[in-house]
Amino acid sequence: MSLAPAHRLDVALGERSYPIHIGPGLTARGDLIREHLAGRQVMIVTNTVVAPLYLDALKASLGEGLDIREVILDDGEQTKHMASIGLIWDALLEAGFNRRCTLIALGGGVIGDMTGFAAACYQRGAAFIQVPTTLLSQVDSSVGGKTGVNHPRGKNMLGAFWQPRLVLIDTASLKTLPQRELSAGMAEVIKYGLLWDESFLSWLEDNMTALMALDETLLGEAIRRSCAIKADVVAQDETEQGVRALLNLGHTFGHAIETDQGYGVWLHGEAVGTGMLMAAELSARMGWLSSADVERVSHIIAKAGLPLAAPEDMGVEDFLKHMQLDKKNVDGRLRLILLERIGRAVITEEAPAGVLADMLEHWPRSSR
Ligand SMILES: NC(=O)c1ccc[n+]([C@@H]2O[C@H](COP(=O)([O-])OP(=O)(O)OC[C@H]3O[C@@H](n4cnc5c(N)ncnc54)[C@H](O)[C@@H]3O)[C@@H](O)[C@H]2O)c1
Ligand SMILES: O=C(O)C(=O)C[C@@H](O)[C@H](O)[C@H](O)COP(=O)(O)O
Ligand SMILES: [Zn+2]
Repeated sequence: MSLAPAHRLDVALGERSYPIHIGPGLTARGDLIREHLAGRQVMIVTNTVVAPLYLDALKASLGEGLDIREVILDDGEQTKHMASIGLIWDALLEAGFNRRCTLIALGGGVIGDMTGFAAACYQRGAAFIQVPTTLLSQVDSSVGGKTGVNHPRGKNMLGAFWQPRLVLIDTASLKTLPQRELSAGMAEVIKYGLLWDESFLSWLEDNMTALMALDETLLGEAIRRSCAIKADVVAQDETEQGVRALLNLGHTFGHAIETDQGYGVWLHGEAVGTGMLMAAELSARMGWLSSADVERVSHIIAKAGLPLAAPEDMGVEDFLKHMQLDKKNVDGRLRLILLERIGRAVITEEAPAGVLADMLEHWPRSSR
C-alpha cells in the first residue's frame, strides 16, 4: 500500500475544488494523478531541462492503460509566449486528443502557466494537473489558476483563469534546483509573510539559513504554509476582484523590471524581491512602515540571496511607463499593493505621484 503524502490541503472553490498534495517522492505517486484524469488521453508538457530529470519517473508512475504523449518545450521565461502555446495545441491535435484529455504540467512556473492556458482554450477547456518542480511553482504558480503568457509590452498580458484538478508537489525535486532559482522562489515565500502573516515572516527570519541549505523538513513546512495562505486567498476571491490583488505585492515594480530588461534577464522572483522592498520603502514614505520595518524587509530579502538594487539602466520614466500598463490599474489610475504594517498589505491608489517618482529616482541601481 502507498504511503500518504506528508501534507494535504484543499483549494475550496465549490465544484472546482482540488487537492494540493505535498511531500518527498510524490513524482512516483501516479495513483494520485490517475484519480483526477478526465480520460485515457494524457499530454505531459515539460521542457528540455526538466524532461531528463523527471519525465521518465512520472510516466512510469502513471502505469498501464493510458495513451501518454509528451511535448518538450525549450527552457526559459523568454519562451512564455503564444508560439509555445501553439506547439502544445499542435501536439494535442497531432495526437488526435479530444476534450476528455488531460494536460499535465511538469516543470516550473513557465511550464505551469503555459500548460494551463493551453488547456483552458483547447476545445474550449480541457483538464489539467500541476506537477510543479521549482520552489516558486510549488509555493505559488501551481495554485490558484492564473494561467497565461507574456507580451513584449507586458507580463502575463494574455491569459485565463483556469483551475487545475490537482497539484502534486514533490519536495524532493528541489534537490536539483540551482541556488539562484531557490532564491527566486523564496521571494514569493517571503511575500506571504509580508502581506498576510507576520508570524510566518518571523519563522522565515529564524530559519532562512537552514531553508537556503535545503533542510527538507523546514522546506516542506514553508511550502505547506505558503500554499495554505494562497489557497485561503484564492478561495475568497478566485478572479481577483478584491483581496487576491494582495498576492501582487512587489509585482507592479517587479513586472516593470522583467519587461524592461527583457524576459529571463531578471528572474521573476528576483524582480519581485526587489519590488517588495520598493513597496516597503514607499509604504514608509506614506507613514505606514517605520524605517526599522523597511530594514527588516531588506534584511530577509538579502538573506534569501535576492537583489536589492534596481537595474542600472532603468530610469524613473522606464518604471512609470511599464507600471501604467499594470493589470490592476482602473481607468488609468495606478493601483499599488503596499504594506499598512508587516503582515498586512493593502490595495491603494493613494500614493502621491511625486512621492513615487522621488522614491524611484533615489533607489539604488546596479548592474547584474
Ligand atoms: N500563475 C501564477 O499564479 C504565478 C505565480 C508566480 C509566478 N508565476 C510565473 O512563474 C514563472 C516563474 O516560474 P519559475 O520561477 O518556476 O521559473 P521557470 O519555470 O523558468 O523555472 C526556473 C528554471 O528551473 C528549471 N527547473 C525546473 N524545475 C527544476 C528542477 N527540479 N531541477 C532543476 N531545474 C529545474 C527550469 O527549467 C528553469 O530553467 C514566471 O513566468 C511567473 O510569471 C505565475
Ligand atoms: O496568484 C496571484 O494572484 C498572484 O498575483 C501571484 C503572483 O505571484 C504571480 O506572479 C501572478 O502570475 C501575477 O499575476 P498578474 O495578474 O499580476 O500577471
Ligand atoms: Zn509572482
